[in-house]
Amino acid sequence: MTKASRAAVTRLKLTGFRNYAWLDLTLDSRPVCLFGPNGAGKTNLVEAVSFLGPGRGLRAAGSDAVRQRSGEGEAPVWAVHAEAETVDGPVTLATGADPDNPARRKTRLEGVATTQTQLARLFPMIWLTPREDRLWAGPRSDRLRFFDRLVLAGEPGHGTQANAYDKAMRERQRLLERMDEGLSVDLSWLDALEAKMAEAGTAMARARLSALNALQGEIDDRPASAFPKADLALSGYLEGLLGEDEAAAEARFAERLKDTRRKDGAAGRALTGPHRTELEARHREKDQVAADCSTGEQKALLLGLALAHGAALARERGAAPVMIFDEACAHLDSDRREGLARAIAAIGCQAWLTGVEKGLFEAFGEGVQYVSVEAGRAVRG
Ligand SMILES: Nc1ncnc2c1ncn2[C@@H]1O[C@H](COP(=O)(O)OP(=O)(O)OP(=O)(O)O)[C@@H](O)[C@H]1O
Repeated sequence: MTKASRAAVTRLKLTGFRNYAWLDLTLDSRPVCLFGPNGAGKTNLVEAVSFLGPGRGLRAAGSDAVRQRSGEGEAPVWAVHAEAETVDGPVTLATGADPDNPARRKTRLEGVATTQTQLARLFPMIWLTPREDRLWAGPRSDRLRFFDRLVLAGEPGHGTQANAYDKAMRERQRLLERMDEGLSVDLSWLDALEAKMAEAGTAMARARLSALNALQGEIDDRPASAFPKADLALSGYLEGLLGEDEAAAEARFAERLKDTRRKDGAAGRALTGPHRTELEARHREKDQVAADCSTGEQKALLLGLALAHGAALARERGAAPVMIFDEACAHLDSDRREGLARAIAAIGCQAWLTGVEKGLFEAFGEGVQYVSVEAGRAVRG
């Protein structure tokens, strides 16, 4: 098998997905520019692509939400099927409603059930959508979720650690609430859950810090471009402890969890831990926190960050991630549109871009493939 230098979709088939009754699109591994009127189905199409990577896709939608609803009722099943190039060579990926439980999604690699970690390794993905426009000024948890997705694209095990941490945290909280109500709980089980949180949490913090260092290094080394440079920092209890010995940090976190049982039980949530970490960003040239920058500057910072991460991953992993930029071009001036086209070409990734008019992608020239989208139909052109 020939190893691909980029993860790419070479054929995409949809059945009963959002406003697509059926679609069969053959592509090559170059960037894909989707154009068509509002409501045509461009975002739905890139959402289908995002379902091929790890996680819940770019709208975090459940299986029921994406099943096609039409005048004639609901399609009984939905599916996204792809032929793809990956670091392991060509593969088939398929995801869709589990026939035994349509509210759940099932993903298969070469026809066999696969794991999130495997998907993250084979099909790393970065996306930016209009939902991220207010990321810097919005809730802390959205920034952390965004950053964790970046980490996952470079460290496939990050999602598994995060899930293990969340599961142990939820279970611990249940026990703490029982304690708070004066009910008896198994204290050795509580110790074990806190040990799991400390172990998974430390691994999460380590993965985040190493991703942050790689990303900041890439940003620092990049020549000046149309996108401003960001100075990034992670501020969190465990990330702060990791300057020390890792085992010591894990033990201290476990100790801290034990000490804060009563407080956490009363608060209804764990008050300390990697779920509370903050991603901080400053606009370097303006020496200003990202949240205080203009809307356009905030978006440009985010694009610069995504592009730097894509470039770092392509180099480190030997294959560029799939990069989705939903409605990015419409809000960029022509310099930045050219800068985006140049950066995507330099990363060598299969980027997916959407816009209402083909003209928005002029800067991309001949190096991309065009797909026209209209009323749930998409054709090359
Ligand atoms: N489950 C579903 N079944 C059928 N149609 C759906 C479903 N979910 C969304 N749609 C339809 O898909 C259309 C929206 O498509 P999409 O969000 O991809 O638009 P778009 O091409 O990105 O447009 P815009 O430029 O406005 O963002 C809407 O008409 C919406 O009603």
